[in-house]
Amino acid sequence: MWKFSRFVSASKLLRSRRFSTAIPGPCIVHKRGADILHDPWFNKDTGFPLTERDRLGLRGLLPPRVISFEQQYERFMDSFRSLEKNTHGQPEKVVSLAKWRILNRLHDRNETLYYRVLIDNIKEFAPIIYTPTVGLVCQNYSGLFRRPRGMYFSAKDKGEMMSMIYNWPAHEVDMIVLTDGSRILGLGDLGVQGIGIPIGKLDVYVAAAGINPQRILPVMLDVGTNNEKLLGDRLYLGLRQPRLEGEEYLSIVDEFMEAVHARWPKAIVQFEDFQMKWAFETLERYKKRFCMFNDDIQGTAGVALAGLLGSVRSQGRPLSDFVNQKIVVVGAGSAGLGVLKMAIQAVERISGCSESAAKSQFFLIDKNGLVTTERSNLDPAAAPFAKNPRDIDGLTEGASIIEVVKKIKPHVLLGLSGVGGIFNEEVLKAMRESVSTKPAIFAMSNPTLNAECTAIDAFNHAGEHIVFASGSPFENVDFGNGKVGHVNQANNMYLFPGIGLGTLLSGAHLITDGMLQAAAERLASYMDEEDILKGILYPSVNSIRDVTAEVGAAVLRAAVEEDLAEGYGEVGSRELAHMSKEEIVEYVRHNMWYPVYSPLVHEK
Ligand SMILES: NC(=O)C1=CN([C@@H]2O[C@H](COP(=O)(O)OP(=O)(O)OC[C@H]3O[C@@H](n4cnc5c(N)ncnc54)[C@H](O)[C@@H]3O)[C@@H](O)[C@H]2O)C=CC1
Ligand SMILES: CC(=O)C(=O)O
Ligand SMILES: [Mg+2]
Repeated sequence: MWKFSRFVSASKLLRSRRFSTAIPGPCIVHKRGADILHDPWFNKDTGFPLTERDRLGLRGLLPPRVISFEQQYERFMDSFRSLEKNTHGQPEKVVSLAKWRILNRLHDRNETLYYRVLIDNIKEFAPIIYTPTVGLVCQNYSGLFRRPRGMYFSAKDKGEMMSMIYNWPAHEVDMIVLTDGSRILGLGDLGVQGIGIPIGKLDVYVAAAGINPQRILPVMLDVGTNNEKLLGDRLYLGLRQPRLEGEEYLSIVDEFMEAVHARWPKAIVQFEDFQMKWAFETLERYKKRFCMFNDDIQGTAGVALAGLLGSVRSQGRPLSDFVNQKIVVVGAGSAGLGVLKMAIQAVERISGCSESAAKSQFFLIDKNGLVTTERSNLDPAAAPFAKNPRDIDGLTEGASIIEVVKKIKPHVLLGLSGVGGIFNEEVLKAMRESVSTKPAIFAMSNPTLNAECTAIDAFNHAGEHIVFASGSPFENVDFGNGKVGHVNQANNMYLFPGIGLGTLLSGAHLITDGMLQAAAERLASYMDEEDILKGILYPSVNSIRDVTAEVGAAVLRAAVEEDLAEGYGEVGSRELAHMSKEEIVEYVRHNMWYPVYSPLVHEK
């Protein structure tokens, strides 16, 4: 048996920078002159100190004055604030795109400064680089395109991917976000333009999890598009052909996954915004072969579960009461079904009841209404959640949302339908009759216009006592009586960065249900009783690094418990196994990359 004393003590390990896998030490750049200025990773703009200007051939290529990082930061924020002032009163889309452009230009020019402003202002900038603005950017991507970011593998590259993967300039890649653009947020098939989503998700990885931006890779798998508008658009940048289907489609994804695995066997691949059939099929196909997960199915499920558990606590009830909560899920797609599966498993675990008893309190609605066993052509993925008409108290196959809500009077109404406004006034007013003392309304679809209802409508129609969460951010609602309705953001951004980081640092070669469950449970326990009772179910986006450290540590611990942790860098499986809970959190935190200008030449 190995004893702890035979190893470097964990706290010593944490103090030693040698074990920091993410924070780069002084590095020597192999480029010179203008090549450095044009490389956003090394570029410091006017911040290059005189020694570096001398030794890297930068003298004369920059104005003479050296500006500090802090001054550069302030200058950027000043430009951002004046842009806000100058665009005041203009249509929201114009303002959002202008803000995205100014951030994107900084991203293209100086990554260190970009990520620092992003980290420090994450609550303000997340809606620009992520939902909702990222949706607008994807819709307009072909027109907005100036420079490529990430990699593009298309159906025309079949047979070439194993060599193409070596075109990526970085030697190491830790985190890949992959999409085929077939279901971008609630906006449908956007073809190659969906690349904005992997880019936005990876920005969140850097900001929240401190994944080193030199080791991330956004990927678009372009297998065509069925979006007629894009196919007819002469400026569309993707393949102008209908989407590949069946084996032809899978052979492209297989080839990509094998190429990635060959070059970076430990890289984690996050599948994002695949249409439902491929989301489920690829997850089943790869989860035992590659280190991958599907964020829309698995990340969303964990975030929703944390919210559902929070809504039980917000009523002042113990978690064991979860089994008695009536929950209506609207949307039987990759997200809705993922939530149902995980929530039902949690009910079984918490209450010890059977699967069928756990299922009895959940009601699933799709575009054809309440899903029952009487449905002709019942989707096999939804079948396990279909109600037997005998058990639904007079409701029938295909019952509408309003019929179900009036009859069931649910504790929770949760939307993952992608359809804006379907929680209309009538539905929200019906939630006043909920059996819960604090009915919960989760309008989780993105972007903002696709949310099932707005925050204002939810509080106005369903009552000030509700708990509200949305996938995209809304402002808190001022009731005008000194009270405020708190808006939670129920978005998988609270989990995927921690799932990725925890898996990476564990060195596990698979992501298991146990690791995902640990992530969800940690998020669920993050909020204290006082906040929960006020209807605050999720932490502020401002604390996303802290949340991610805790979630990442929970994932890492689960990997250790399942004997999957092989270690990362110089920290091996045995060191990990001997770290205490607190040391693991510290280890995860310590490995988060933080943007500072690194010296580009050795001090003499
Ligand atoms: N907040 C978050 O973290 C996340 C939000 N989402 C959002 O969830 C939405 C759905 O995503 P997926 O499940 O992947 O899509 P999907 O396309 O797989 O499923 C959509 C489902 O909604 C149903 N639906 C469509 N119209 C409906 C209507 N009028 N009434 C009731 N049901 C209707 C469809 O029948 C289908 O079952 C998207 O808007 C996406 O942005 C997805 C993942 C995470
Ligand atoms: C948040 C997210 O992953 C989605 O809306 O698809
Ligand atoms: Mg998604």
